[in-house]
Amino acid sequence: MKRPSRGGAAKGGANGALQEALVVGSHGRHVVIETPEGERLLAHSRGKKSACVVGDRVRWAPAGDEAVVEALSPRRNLLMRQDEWRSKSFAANLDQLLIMLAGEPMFSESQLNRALIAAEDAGIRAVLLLNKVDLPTGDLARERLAPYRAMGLTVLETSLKAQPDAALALLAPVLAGHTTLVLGPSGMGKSTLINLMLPQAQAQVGEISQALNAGRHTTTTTTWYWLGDAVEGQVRGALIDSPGFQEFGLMHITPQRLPELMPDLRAQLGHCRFYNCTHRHEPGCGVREALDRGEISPNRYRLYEALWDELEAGQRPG
Ligand SMILES: Nc1nc2c(ncn2[C@@H]2O[C@H](COP(=O)(O)OP(=O)(O)OP(=O)(O)O)[C@@H](O)[C@H]2O)c(=O)[nH]1
Ligand SMILES: [Zn+2]
Repeated sequence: MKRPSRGGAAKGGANGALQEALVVGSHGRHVVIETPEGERLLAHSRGKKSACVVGDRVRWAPAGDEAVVEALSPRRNLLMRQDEWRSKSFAANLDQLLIMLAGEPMFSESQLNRALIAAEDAGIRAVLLLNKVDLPTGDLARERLAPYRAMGLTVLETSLKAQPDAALALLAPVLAGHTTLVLGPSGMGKSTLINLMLPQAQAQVGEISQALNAGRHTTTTTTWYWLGDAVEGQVRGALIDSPGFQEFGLMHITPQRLPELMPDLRAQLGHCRFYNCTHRHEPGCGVREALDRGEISPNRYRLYEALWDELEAGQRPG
């Protein structure tokens, strides 16, 4: 971790121009930025408006011992979650989301659904990774994922621990050249994945978390890892490791939008008697008819109902 040098300031500073950088680590208002030369600096943003997240492109200026983020480039997308109290951003400018699942401990379909809805809302493609298929519980997990396959989602299968070479061969082309946010509840194998894909991960993360957590008793940071080496003329892939999958609030989404964000429900829209059908109890509902025909899985429909109630309650004043 370097401090902003006078030389660095002079490079862009002669005519007052700001320098560019990528946000590679964040904790609250503190971020670690990386310059195009690969230099990493501790920085803070100038207040709420310029609050930045991992994956953001920023322009900055030196300020004493630290760097100050002065401007934020427009974002291609932003993955966020929001509970009753506040919203939190995972990361920005993503190519895809990799959601880690396993049969042991059994993944939560509600959590999976929430992550998928947030990704859909943000316009980010999601890929599912079912890990630990070497365990007998893998079969049950695979069955539970059938509706998701039917929705057109890619479900990759690995045994990161038992067959790391096969996992590496499967995942390397999926991740190469892309910025991928890895989400996974505890125990699904996220650390195993990061260590497999990034043998040098500890070195990359060391200085980021050190800088951000110095004096703070926390490890809740989002971290950017470069995949492989930089090659001239090629887009370099990256993995972003982010905590916070556990409490995935969707309060930023209105219940009326849910059917559009759930592809299996979306496929049935346009056949309801009422234009403002909630697909809950109205007669002549195309979604519920599809449910009766077995074209929407009962589990998925239950998730929809539960989420509707939750989001509607969140909207009520008081
Ligand atoms: N059987 C089996 N076990 C695995 C596999 N991948 C990971 N594990 C084990 O599952 C446990 C959890 O793996 P981690 O990589 O630590 O999972 P994590 O998602 O990072 O979990 P946290 O550290 O709690 O966030 C460890 O004991 C791993 O050894 C696999 O493919 N098969
Ligand atoms: Zn309906």
